[in-house]
Amino acid sequence: MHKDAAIYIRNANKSYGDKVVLHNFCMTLPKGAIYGLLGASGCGKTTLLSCVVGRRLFNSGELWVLGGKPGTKGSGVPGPRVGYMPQEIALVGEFTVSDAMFYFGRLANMKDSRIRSHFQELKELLDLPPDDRYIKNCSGGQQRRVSFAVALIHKPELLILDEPTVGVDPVLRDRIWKYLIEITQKQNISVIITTHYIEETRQANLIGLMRGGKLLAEDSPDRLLRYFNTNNLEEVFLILSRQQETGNLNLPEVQDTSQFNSNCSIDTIYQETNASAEVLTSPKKKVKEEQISSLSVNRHRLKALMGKNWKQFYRNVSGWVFLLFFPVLEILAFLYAVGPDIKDIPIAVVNDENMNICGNFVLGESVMAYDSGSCHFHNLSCRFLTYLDNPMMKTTTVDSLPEALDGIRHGKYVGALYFAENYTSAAEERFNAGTDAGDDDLNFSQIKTYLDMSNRQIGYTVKYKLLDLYMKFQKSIFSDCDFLPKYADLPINFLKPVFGEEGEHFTEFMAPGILITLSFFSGTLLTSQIILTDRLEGIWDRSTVGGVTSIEITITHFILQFCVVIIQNFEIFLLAFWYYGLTSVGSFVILYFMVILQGIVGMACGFWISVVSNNHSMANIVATGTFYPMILLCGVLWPLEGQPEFLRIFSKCLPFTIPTQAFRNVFMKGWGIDHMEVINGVGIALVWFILLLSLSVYRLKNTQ
Ligand SMILES: Nc1ncnc2c1ncn2[C@@H]1O[C@H](COP(=O)(O)OP(=O)(O)OP(=O)(O)O)[C@@H](O)[C@H]1O
Repeated sequence: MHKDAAIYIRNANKSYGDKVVLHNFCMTLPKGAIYGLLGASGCGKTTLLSCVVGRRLFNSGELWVLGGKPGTKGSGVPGPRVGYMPQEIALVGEFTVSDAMFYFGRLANMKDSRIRSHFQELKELLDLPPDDRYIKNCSGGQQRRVSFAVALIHKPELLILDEPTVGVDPVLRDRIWKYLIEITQKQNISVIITTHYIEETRQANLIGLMRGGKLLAEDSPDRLLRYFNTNNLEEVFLILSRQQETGNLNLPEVQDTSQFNSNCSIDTIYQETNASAEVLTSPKKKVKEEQISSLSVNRHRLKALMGKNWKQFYRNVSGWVFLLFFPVLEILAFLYAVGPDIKDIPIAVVNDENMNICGNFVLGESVMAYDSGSCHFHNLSCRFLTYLDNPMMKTTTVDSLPEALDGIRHGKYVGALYFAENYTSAAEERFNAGTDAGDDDLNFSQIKTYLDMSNRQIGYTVKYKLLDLYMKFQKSIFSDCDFLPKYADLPINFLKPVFGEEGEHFTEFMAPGILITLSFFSGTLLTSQIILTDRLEGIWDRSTVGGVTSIEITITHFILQFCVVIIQNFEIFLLAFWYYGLTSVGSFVILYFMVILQGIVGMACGFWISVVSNNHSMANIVATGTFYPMILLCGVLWPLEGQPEFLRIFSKCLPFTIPTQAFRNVFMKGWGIDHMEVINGVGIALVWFILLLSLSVYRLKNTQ
């Protein structure tokens, strides 16, 4: 029996977590018949249909579709034997009407000429919009008709229609029903249709009335009407629902084995299909069918998918403009905002030694060394202040120290320098007397400096700069006094660095982290958005019912996105190295390879995000929630050496911590791909790629 039926279900159960949706569910759709499945919203119709087409699995129970078990090799389900129109439109908005037909026709391996002729038939029947009209520009009703036509384009043996007539004009609805009757009678096509319009199912050969995950009755509309002595199917449903509530279902007698008592229990199945019930109830004896591998790849499906992805991409102009300009904006923002010398830091100067004439101070005129071997100066404070005349600092003379400090407190100044009234004489004494200098001289010869260290970067930059300037100032004094200027140096000498350059900009330090994370993030963003859109709009599901495997979807998405990652990183490299002039001592080929690899890991991360997220907001939260901590921990913002030991180990395992270090080592030290640290960087990226991809595939398999 089950081999002869188009759909044969016995004692099926399906739950989502604790929520039971289908309970001991049974139904039979004979070949060449129309089956109207009726039930209130939420009773489990869509769930049932998604199990029938192999998108979901029953938790237990028996299911035969077109004589085979969905998902097994040779069953043809999912695949071209089935035409599926889901409840949502499930069409690519960037497709034209004609693209939609060709895409699904090609998935079913039809020749273009055959697709064209079927399309012509359907156009007339369904009054479809013009061929070149974009789906996104069609009205809701037009989109439903196109969606219906797509399900029919390859003339499947079994047509599964989830509410196809919603929002459709009554005349057209009538035409659709007539067409369904014609194809079932003439071409032996079987149809299962769910609808909210109960009365329209009078034209079906069988109807199934569903409530609370159970089938209340399954019979021909005429027999049910006669039995309940009414001419209204709504009323039949009402009576049966009331009877179900009281636990007292009273149904017409079963005519033959294909029409069974809707109180389908394990006993009735035993009588009817003994062998299969045994298989069902004793899992040990379960026959192992060869499942369709989710890894199988087919050339014509790959071609159709590539075409779809490409059209989806290039017709979404704002999308690709954003994708191409986003990295440009990001890298320019980085290059011009992170690392260049800090300028115009406001510094208050309180000079009790010489408040008035410093403004006109000219080096040489006011400095008098009165005999050789000994030094005597005027206005040394003014002489020091000439050193502050550089782009980093903008000095303002202030009358008193309290006023300067008040200015710092109110954010007017970042620092204040104070010279005592007898600064020069104290400084002279300090230089001349050396270790014999008294406390007062030591004290008054100090330039008292007050800094706002709340901005650590600026505070330390000013501090470092002042020390540097003071050394220069002191050297010049020593030189004037015929002392060896070297005496002014600290007795520690920083020679030419082994790697990098003295005074290397912060940009060079940050660049590896920025390039690596940018590539990762672009990959994540692109993949998660595109795949999630496909999933949420039902295109993924619908393509899968057409026989497309997960690996085919993954491969085709990755090919296109890989090209985008290549272009994005090319732009970034061009801007950073050619336009801005960052210089690398290592190989560009290795650097480029590393950022591309990071982009691929980002794509895998985007894939994972798209399969764990139920909507775009959740995807954004997951992306930000994972990306932000990774940035904080990867050593781009602050060296890993500052982290506690346990955290450092964790941070090193993240996707772009070691790769960033490896990139920096190639960039600044010129290490090659054979260096262990560079190998580690590549290795970690590969491990993450495999891990994220496996998690995504595992998740996909386990959400059925
Ligand atoms: N992925 C899911 N996870 C958890 N619960 C789900 C999921 N899909 C559906 N459900 C729940 O299962 C029940 C049946 O849903 P289903 O979509 O199959 O109903 P339906 O009869 O098709 O409803 P409608 O006519 O409104 O489409 C609903 O309560 C729904 O909230």
